[in-house]
Amino acid sequence: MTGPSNAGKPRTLYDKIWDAHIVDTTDDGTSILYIDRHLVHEVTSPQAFEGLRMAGRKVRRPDQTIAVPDHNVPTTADRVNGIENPEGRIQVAELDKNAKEFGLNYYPMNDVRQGIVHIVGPEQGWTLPGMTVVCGDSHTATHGAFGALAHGIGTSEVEHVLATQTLIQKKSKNMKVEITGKLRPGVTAKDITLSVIGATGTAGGTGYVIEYCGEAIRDLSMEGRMTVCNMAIEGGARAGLIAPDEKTFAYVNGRPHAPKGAAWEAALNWWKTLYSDDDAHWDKVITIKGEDIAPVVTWGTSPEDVLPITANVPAAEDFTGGKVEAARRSLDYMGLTPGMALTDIKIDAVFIGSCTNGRIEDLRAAAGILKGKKLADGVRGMVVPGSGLVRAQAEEEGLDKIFTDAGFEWRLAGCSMCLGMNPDQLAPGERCAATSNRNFEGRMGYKGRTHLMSPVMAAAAAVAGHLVDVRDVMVETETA
Ligand SMILES: CC(C)[C@H](C(=O)O)[C@@H](O)C(=O)O
Ligand code: SF4
Repeated sequence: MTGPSNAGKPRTLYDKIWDAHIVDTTDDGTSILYIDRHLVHEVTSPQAFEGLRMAGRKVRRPDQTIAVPDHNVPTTADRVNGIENPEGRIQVAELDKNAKEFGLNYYPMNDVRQGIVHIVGPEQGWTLPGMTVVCGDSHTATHGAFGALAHGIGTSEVEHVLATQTLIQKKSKNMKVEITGKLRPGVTAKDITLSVIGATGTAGGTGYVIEYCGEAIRDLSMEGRMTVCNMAIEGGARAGLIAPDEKTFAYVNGRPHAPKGAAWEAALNWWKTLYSDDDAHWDKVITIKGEDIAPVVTWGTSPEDVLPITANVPAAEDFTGGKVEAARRSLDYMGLTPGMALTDIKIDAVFIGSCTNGRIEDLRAAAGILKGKKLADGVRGMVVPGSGLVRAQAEEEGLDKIFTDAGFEWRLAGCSMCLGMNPDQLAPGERCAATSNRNFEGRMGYKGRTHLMSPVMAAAAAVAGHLVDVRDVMVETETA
C-alpha cells in the first residue's frame, strides 16, 4: 500500500483532497478512495440495493448515506398518486423501501426537506469542504462549489460505495479555469459556466478536474458557485471545484449536519488549508475576462451551442469538421433559420428550476425581473423550487405571489421539466426558455425544444414572449 506521498510538494486543491482520501494505490496508479458522503436518488439506486441484498451485504455507512426522491416526483399536490409512469412509481417505492430497510438518512416526498438531491445535500450540511461526495448522478459536480471532490458514479459503483464506502478511481488531470475581474450587470454564474463550455466545447474538460478561480468566481455567492460547478460535467470534466473561503464557511455554519463546537474548529483548520498552492502544476489553463462575458443563450441541442444574446443564429457552414453536421441537425431540430436574431426566437414556455438554478437566489433574481409584470400572451410558465425549504423561504419572502401574479405556476420541489421523467413536460414542438443544464433533443418532452439561460434571462423572455437581452429590460426598469 502507498499512502499520500506528496506532502511538501506544491499541490492543487484536487491533489490535496485526493491525497487525503487514498486508502490504497496499485502500481498502475489506480486508487481506492474513501468516500465521505454518498447521495442516492430513486433512478440509479434500485439495482444497486438489489445487488447488495442478493450478496447478503449491508450498507457500510448508512449514517453517511443520504436518500431523496427527485426525478420522478410530480410537482403538483398529489405527489404519490401523481406518478404516471409505472417505472417511476416502482423507483420511488424502491427508494422508500431501501432507505427504511438500510436505515439511511431519508427525505421522503412528504418531508419539507425533500428536493433535488444536489440542492438538499448542501442545504442540510451534508456537503462540506474537503470531502469526497458521490452520487449516481452526473450533476454531483454541483457540490464541488464547497471545495469538495464531487462527481457522478454509475449504478455498479453505487453498489460498491454502498457496500464499502470506497470507490476505485484513476486520478484525473488538473485544469484551471480562471475568470478574472468583474462581471458586467445582467451577467450571472450561469453565463460564466455556459460561456466556459462555449469556449472549451463539451469535451474540453474530458480527463480533467476543473478548479474555477479568479475574482469573478470569488465574488459569486455559494448559490452562484453551485451553478458554475453544476455544469462542469457538461464541459466533459470529471468534477468542478472552487476553493472554500469565508463565504463557504458562513454558508455551512449551523446547517443540520455541519460539525459543531470543537469539531467545527478542527474542521475549519483543515478547510483553511484547502487551496491550490502558488506553484502547483496545471495540465491545462483557461483564462476568461469577466467583463467579456455577456448574457448568453443556447441555440442548439448541445450546451456548447451557446452565444451572446446579441448574436444571430449561426449557419452550419460557420462550423468545421463533425460540428457542421451536428449544427445542421441542431438547427433543424430547433426549427431555426440561420441569420435570424436570437432575440427574434419566440417561446411557448418558461421553466425556472433544476439543480442548476433552483435555489433561493435564483428565484429572487427571476422574481426581481417579474415583479409587477405578466407572462406574455400564449406563454406558459412554471417555477419549481429546488427543495421544499427553498419553496418555504420563497413563500416567506412573498416570491410565490410575484410568480403567480405574473401567471406562473408555483410548484412543489423536484427535477420537474429539466428531465421529462415526471408529468412536467413540453408538448411536441414547444419551445422553452429554461434555467436547467441540458438542451438535448426531447429531454424536456418528446420533440420539445430547449434554450438554456440564466434565471433573469428566462424571466425577461417570459415577459417579452421571445428571447431577449435582460440588460434592455434592466434599463427599462431603471428608467421607468
Ligand atoms: C437520471 C440521472 C442518472 C441523470 C444524470 O446522471 O444526470 C439526470 O439527473 C440528468 O440530469 O440527466
Ligand atoms: S434537476 Fe435536472 S440535471 Fe439536476 S439532477 Fe434533476 S434531472 Fe438531473
